[in-house]
Amino acid sequence: MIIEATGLRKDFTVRRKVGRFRREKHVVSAVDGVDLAIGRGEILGYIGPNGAGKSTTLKMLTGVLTPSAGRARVCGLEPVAQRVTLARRIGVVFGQRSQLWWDLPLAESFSLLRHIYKVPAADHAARLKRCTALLGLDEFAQTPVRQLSLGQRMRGELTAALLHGPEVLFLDEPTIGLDVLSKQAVREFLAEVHAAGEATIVLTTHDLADIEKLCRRLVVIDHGRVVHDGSLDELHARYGSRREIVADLDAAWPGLTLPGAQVTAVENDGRRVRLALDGATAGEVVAALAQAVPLRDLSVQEPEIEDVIARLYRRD
Ligand SMILES: Nc1ncnc2c1ncn2[C@@H]1O[C@H](COP(=O)(O)OP(=O)(O)OP(=O)(O)O)[C@@H](O)[C@H]1O
Repeated sequence: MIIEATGLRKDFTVRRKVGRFRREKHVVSAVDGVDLAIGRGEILGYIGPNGAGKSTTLKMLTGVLTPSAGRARVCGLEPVAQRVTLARRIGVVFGQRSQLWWDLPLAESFSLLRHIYKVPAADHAARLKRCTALLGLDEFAQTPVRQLSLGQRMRGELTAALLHGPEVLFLDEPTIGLDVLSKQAVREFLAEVHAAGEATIVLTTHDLADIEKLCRRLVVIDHGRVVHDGSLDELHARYGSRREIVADLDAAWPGLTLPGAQVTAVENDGRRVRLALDGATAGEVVAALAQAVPLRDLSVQEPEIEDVIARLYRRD
């Protein structure tokens, strides 16, 4: 495992105003006993509602915050104690903090990073060439960072995080606030980095398209605890979101019961029926339907990921 955490916790002590003059100490358990085991080459979405503890977890895994309890290992290292060694083996993009020099052209930030990380010139050039091609950096490589748009800056940040050839990439909301094209460019880039097996990728996101297009595995956290760890399909199965068959009929629906499917709606004066798959395959249900009623048209509708995530966050 390239990332391991057991019983990881982070408590913050905050002072809250009580009445007009008094302040009371209050403990917030931002991360409340998280276990994680992430293998080399995985691409994982770490998701959850606002304040769930995502950023705090990433900060502990990257050595920025000391855990209150529990243990973490990234690339076999202890993040806080071995932070400097770890920094050479991971890449980090956190929305609020930039690794770029504000007043310098983007290209100069990249050269400075090469010297800081002591990356061999040939390796640096090869990685930069690839990022330039995939992220279209040429257009703004000579522009000072402070003049870049958010989308351009994010492309620069991703490049900066990858130039030293990290084994793990931690990304906190890499697509937040970006325009549609930049989002797409970032997603395609990450998919490519994943497919090439270059780095293990852990990203937090609120963007459902990021989840759908990128995250083979989802760890869902709520109130500092892991509430789901598995694929998106498993999430659909667990939260009861089912594929639906919509059948248009040449005659009124006779009110049958079909094994492994549930009628969820009858519409259009009985000439359209919706059936949620509940154990049977789409093929089995379609075959049974075709035997029972004259069919005009059929479609299979996939459950919406929005519904699943919303239900999960509401803890239905
Ligand atoms: N430095 C801090 N001091 C006090 N409380 C904090 C601190 N950092 C985070 N918290 C609290 O810890 C909890 C988890 O915060 P965290 O930023 O990890 O959540 P998140 O899942 O990343 O949320 P979001 O999706 O809104 O970014 C929140 O209740 C937050 O207010």
